[in-house]
Amino acid sequence: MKARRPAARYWMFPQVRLPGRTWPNRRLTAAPRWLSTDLRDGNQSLPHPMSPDRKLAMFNLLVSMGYKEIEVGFPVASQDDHDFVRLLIEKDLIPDDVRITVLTQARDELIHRTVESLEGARAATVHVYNATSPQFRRTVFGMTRDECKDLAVHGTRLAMKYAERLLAGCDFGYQYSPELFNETELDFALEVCEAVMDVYQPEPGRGIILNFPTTVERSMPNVFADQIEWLDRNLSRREHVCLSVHPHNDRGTGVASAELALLAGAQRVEGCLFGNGERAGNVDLVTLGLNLLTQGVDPGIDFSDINAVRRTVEYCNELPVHPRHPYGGDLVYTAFSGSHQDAIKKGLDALEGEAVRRGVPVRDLPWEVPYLPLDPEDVGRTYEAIVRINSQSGKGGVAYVLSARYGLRLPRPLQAEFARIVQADADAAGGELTPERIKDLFDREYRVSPQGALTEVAPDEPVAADLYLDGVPFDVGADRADAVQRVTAALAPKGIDVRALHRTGGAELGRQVTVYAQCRVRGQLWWGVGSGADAETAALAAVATAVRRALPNTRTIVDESRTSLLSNHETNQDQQAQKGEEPLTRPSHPRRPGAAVLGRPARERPVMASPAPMRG
Ligand SMILES: CC(=O)SCCNC(=O)CCNC(=O)[C@H](O)C(C)(C)COP(=O)(O)OP(=O)(O)OC[C@H]1O[C@@H](n2cnc3c(N)ncnc32)[C@H](O)[C@@H]1OP(=O)(O)O
Ligand SMILES: CC(C)C(=O)C(=O)O
Repeated sequence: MKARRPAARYWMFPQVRLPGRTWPNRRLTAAPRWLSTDLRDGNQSLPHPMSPDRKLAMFNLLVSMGYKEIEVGFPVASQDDHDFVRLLIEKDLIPDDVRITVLTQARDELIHRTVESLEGARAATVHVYNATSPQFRRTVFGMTRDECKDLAVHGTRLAMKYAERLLAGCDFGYQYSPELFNETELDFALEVCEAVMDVYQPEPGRGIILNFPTTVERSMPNVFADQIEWLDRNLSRREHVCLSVHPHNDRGTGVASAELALLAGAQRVEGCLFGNGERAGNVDLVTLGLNLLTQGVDPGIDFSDINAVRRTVEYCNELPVHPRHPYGGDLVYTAFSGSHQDAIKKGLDALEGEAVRRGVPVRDLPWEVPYLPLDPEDVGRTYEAIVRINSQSGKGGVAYVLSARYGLRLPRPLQAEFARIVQADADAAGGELTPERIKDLFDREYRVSPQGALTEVAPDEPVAADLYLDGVPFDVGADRADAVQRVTAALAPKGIDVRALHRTGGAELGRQVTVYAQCRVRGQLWWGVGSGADAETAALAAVATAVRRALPNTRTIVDESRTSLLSNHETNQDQQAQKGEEPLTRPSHPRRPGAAVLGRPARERPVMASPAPMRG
């Protein structure tokens, strides 16, 4: 096969000679003026342009978010476009503080009909454009530079004339764009804009918007920034000019182009929500706005319910927003990988600790959480989806899910142990594990089964947790405070050593207390978990579970007169050893999807915990 060298067909975009450029040293400290062109540039790029209902939904969304300049259409493009502008005006749907804009080519009959469509509007801008680049002058229009400039001048004159005639009482604004600005010789773009201004005569209270598009993005953003700084330096009547930019995203750098252009002197940005627009889109107003917010600059736009914004945009455009789309995509606040989850969990724990120490809500603290550039709650997303579990996940993530969703704060060694169980299940299942599945795995592994049921005791009941040991009651007694110690003491001669009891307090589980017990049973460590209305009940259940996990076939553990514990236990261990099984504390063997994780023999009766009898 003959090797093609397509790169040879392209050439490097020329740089701008700009000695002493200043934009690299500047910072963005305030939001620019925003214009949404969703209903124009966005709409004109759709396979199915928006129906009137969809247009109205988009308009209302933009208004509710706080956009004050909205390009509502290209009225001469279609009857629908025209009718929508009329609908907004005639039904008085435009808030007083919102200015609508309409676009037209610099052609006489089109300008007339465009201005006419605005009759009755309170505040409206007519936006005239013509392409100025050498390629367009040559190929599309067959025009000289002067003829091209005259087109802009003539269009401006016509817009002013018709506005004067038709828009009495309207707060009229004028905008001119040299289309393909980025491919136009800078001196010529300036010459055209100066000629337009000579006609429009901007002055105090009568500013003009000069809008500079990267109609097709062709250079790196620094080159565009140079072009904008050059204009900023060279435009006359600068104080009456709103220097606007309209970046597209053909190279995937629309946002960077807009941001660097703002550093370079631009004061206004035109774009679309989630970057809809021709080809690879217009610059994304959501990303731009939230990029500002995450630098501590108020964008002046309400992004507090990003999902609602996304839903409406998807409905209007009939195009999906990518799950990885910055700030708004389904997956952008979600970590699947273990080390990310671990760092996020630690960051969130630290933040919560700090909030408790200072006695303030977390949302009042500076946001400093690894891997999350933005607090999901600031855009109406929940913490719940931050961590999702699959085979790439680790103990931090699993612990986060149990903690965030179920209030279960596992001790570190138990986190590691349980993560291996989850990992094995995820490997076998081959996909994502839901929080419900993880909780189910946890309960099946570490909690007392229903018949063992100290955990079943209703949290509000006054519990007296007598233990039935081979049918003989072990009287915990009225003084529950040392019940665990007495049970512990009774277990010790049987080779069962209660090593650690971790308690997590009831707040996160309502009135329930959860205790994690670690027991050494004949030299091997076992965890059990219990919940109850008080710490003792929970601790007894936890110890019971740990012992039952260690000795699944044991029927009796503390009954001095009828001991079967040790023989059963030994039998069990011997069997494990003979089969070469790993200890059950380290289950690393893959399991079939949906298979019981424990795979233990059915338990005939509880080892030590029993339904606690009510004391009358
Ligand atoms: C970069 C941008 O996004 S700019 C916005 C682009 N948006 C749109 O084009 C959508 C709306 N446009 C339309 O629906 C149509 O173009 C209409 C209805 C406005 C005009 O339609 P028509 O006149 O039938 O056809 P068409 O668009 O092909 O006309 C192109 C003519 O306009 C000329 N033209 C194109 N742009 C401009 C301009 N900005 N100013 C003056 N003349 C222009 C072309 O040179 C061409 O002239 P020719 O007929 O002498 O060759
Ligand atoms: C009309 C202009 C601003 C435009 O949409 C573009 O060049 O992309």
